[in-house]
Amino acid sequence: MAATASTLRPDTSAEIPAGPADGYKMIAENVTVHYGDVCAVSDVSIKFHERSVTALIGPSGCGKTTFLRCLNRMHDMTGSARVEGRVSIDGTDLYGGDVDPIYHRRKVGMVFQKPNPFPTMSIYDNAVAGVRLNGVRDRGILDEIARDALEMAYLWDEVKDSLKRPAMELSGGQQQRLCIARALAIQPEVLLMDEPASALDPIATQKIEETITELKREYCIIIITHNMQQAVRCSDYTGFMYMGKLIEFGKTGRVFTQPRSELTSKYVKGQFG
Ligand SMILES: Nc1ncnc2c1ncn2[C@@H]1O[C@H](COP(=O)(O)OP(=O)(O)OP(=O)(O)O)[C@@H](O)[C@H]1O
Repeated sequence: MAATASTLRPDTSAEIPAGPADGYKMIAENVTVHYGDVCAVSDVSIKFHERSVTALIGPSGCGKTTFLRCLNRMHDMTGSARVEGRVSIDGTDLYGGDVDPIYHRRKVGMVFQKPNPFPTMSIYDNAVAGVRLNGVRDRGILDEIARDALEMAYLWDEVKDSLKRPAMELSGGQQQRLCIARALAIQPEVLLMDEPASALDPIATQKIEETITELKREYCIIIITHNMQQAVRCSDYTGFMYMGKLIEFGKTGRVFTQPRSELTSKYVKGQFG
């Protein structure tokens, strides 16, 4: 579906509840991933709520990124991983035989650890890159989409007078918000974020966290973070992974204050990781 500007901006006049919402947007069931003989993710099942932020935490190498990449079929593109299980979005199996992976990948935007704007493009061209790829050519529509996406990523005020500037001239934090705008411009329904603030300074990190908090009014967001305070500040639900397994999942406040597993308790207290 081609993007149009009119539906991009959240309708703040509507009664959109902030926080955990009214159902599940995405469901992962018994997801297992192998790289060759190595099992990187083992039998992970999580239900992701609409209009909420879910944090995935766990020590390095526990399988967080591998699992996240299953949620938009990104492993298809590298071919190095074997994925089993079921991932559905609005009830449609992402891995179903009759599903167009490109169409569904558009529903699931991704923001990576390091800001990765297209290096030869301007700020404007980065913001609308995905929309152009989807066939939108009308300048008026592109302008509107660029503005909406940049506003939603809380970058508009800083760049509105210099949209033709090279994206690489932005600061790291601004580049990351541009990448968020680029992901939002194609109107995803789920936003995956793999340590989106790990390369940023505290002020830029704060802006990203504020952006995430605003975006959850409209999106299902799944974020990987090594920063426990960030998980507490930003997320409604937390899943703790260890050695490829989901050890614990629940409301963030509960997972951090009354963890059910000894492993979770030790991890969130910083006793290993
Ligand atoms: N392309 C790959 N080929 C082979 N093994 C891989 C590949 N990618 C990841 N792995 C292995 O899978 C396991 C899980 O890695 P993954 O990157 O998912 O962990 P992670 O929890 O995201 O780690 P980090 O927090 O350090 O980013 C690790 O043992 C890793 O070495």
